[in-house]
This record gives sequence, C-alpha cells and structure tokens, in this order.
Amino acid sequence: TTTLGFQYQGGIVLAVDSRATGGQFIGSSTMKKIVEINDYLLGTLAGGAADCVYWDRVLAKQCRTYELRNRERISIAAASKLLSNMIYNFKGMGLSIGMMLAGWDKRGPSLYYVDSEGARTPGKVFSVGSGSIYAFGALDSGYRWDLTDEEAYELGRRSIYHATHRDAYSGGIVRVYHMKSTGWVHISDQDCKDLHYMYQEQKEKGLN
Ligand SMILES: CC1=C(C(=O)N[C@H](C)C(=O)N[C@@H](Cc2c[nH]c3ccccc23)C(=O)N[C@@H](CC2CCCCC2)C(=O)[C@H](C)CO)Cc2ccccc21
Repeated sequence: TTTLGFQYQGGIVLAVDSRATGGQFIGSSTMKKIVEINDYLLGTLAGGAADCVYWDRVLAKQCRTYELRNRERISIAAASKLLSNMIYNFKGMGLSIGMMLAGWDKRGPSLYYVDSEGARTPGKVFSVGSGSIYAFGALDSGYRWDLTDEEAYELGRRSIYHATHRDAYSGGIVRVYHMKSTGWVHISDQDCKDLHYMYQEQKEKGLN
C-alpha cells in the first residue's frame, strides 16, 4: 500500500493506491483506501486490511454518535484522539493500522497520522505504507505550500504512481481527494497503467 496526504494553501490533498495483498498474492486491485467518515472528515488506510476496515467503521460510528449527542460535527483533533485511544487499548496485541485523518473543522484544515502503537501526530505532509519510501521521493521534491490545486492533485497522483511502479505491494487505481472548507471532493480515479503510458509519452515529448 501507498497512501499520502499533504496540506497546502488550497486545503489538504489525499492520494492512495488500491491494492490488497496476501503474501505475493494480490487479493484485490480495487480497494477503497480513502474512507469517507463524513462530509468534512476523510481517513486513509494502510496495514492489516481487516484491522483498518474494522476500526474505520468503529470510528465512523463514534463520530456519528458524537454528532447526534452534541448537535455539531466532531473536530479532527477529537476524532483522531478517539481512534488513537481505541488502538492504544490493543497495544502489543498485534494490530497493524496506519491511518491518516484529514478534515476541516472550526480550526480550519487539519491532518493527523495515527499508528498501530496508538501514537497520534499532527502534520503537514505524510506518506504511509510499503510504498511510502518511493512516494516521498517525488513528494518531498515537489511539495510547496503555494501549489495551485491542479499542481497539488498532480503531485499526489505522480507520487502514488512512482510507488505503484516500484513497490510490488502497491498498484491498481490511483485515487485523489481534495479536502476544502466546503468539505471533501473526489478529484480522480486513474489506473496506474494509464498513468504509466501518459508519463512515458510526456517524457518522450519532453526529450525530443
Ligand atoms: C482482498 C481483501 C483483504 C486482504 O487482502 N487481506 C489481507 C490478508 C491483508 O490484510 N492484506 C494487507 C497486507 C497484509 C497481509 N497481512 C498483514 C498483516 C499485517 C499487516 C498487513 C498485512 C493489505 O493489503 N494491506 C494494504 C492496506 C489495506 C488494503 C485493503 C483495504 C484496507 C487497507 C496495504 O497496506 C498495502 C497493500 C501493503 O500491505 C481484506 C479484505 C477485506 C474486505 C474486502 C476485501 C479484502
């Protein structure tokens, strides 16, 4: 898996691949690794598939319960705290979860990373999963706070593409979402094969 998220002048961009693996076997190439918890809160999933899918659903229920009780949406900080506390209770029991939470609340946009140890980290740029070492190569060299929206989408897409090209455990569809002040927008879903030939052509045109 390769997932990434970064904050910039236009909000937060999330980009992921869609492969699920069991050893060298590809279990699925169409998994949804960006989960829509509510209109202003997105999560990204990496690690054990069952752990990620299960704890995402528990978190979604907690967030909805909060909304019903308090008549307002939960903050990103609180939602990520709920998730880190839930996972912390299973510390050392073998959970494998690498989840980012991206959203927009009263404090504006915020991006958190929660890991299997229950650690919760706010930040501006994250990449999580087996392919994150490849994604960081493109991401760190292309990242600037003042990217335009289109530049930001392309940076997310290209960074995930590089990971799907080099990491055997990443592949399938490159999905891109944008978290804005008005909520999330699903920007694109593109097969990594199509991106490969598109970038190949760009390189050839650029070279000769
Ligand atoms: C195909 C499939 C599943 C599957 O392939 N499960 C295997 C056993 C799984 O958990 N794969 C992990 C890798 C893995 C196997 N055993 C582990 C033990 C510990 C930690 C990781 C693993 C995976 O693909 N992980 C993805 C993220 C997943 C993909 C599916 C959606 C939720 C996030 C990745 O992190 C990369 C592929 C790198 O592992 C689970 C599932 C639930 C619902 C519908 C379909 C599936």
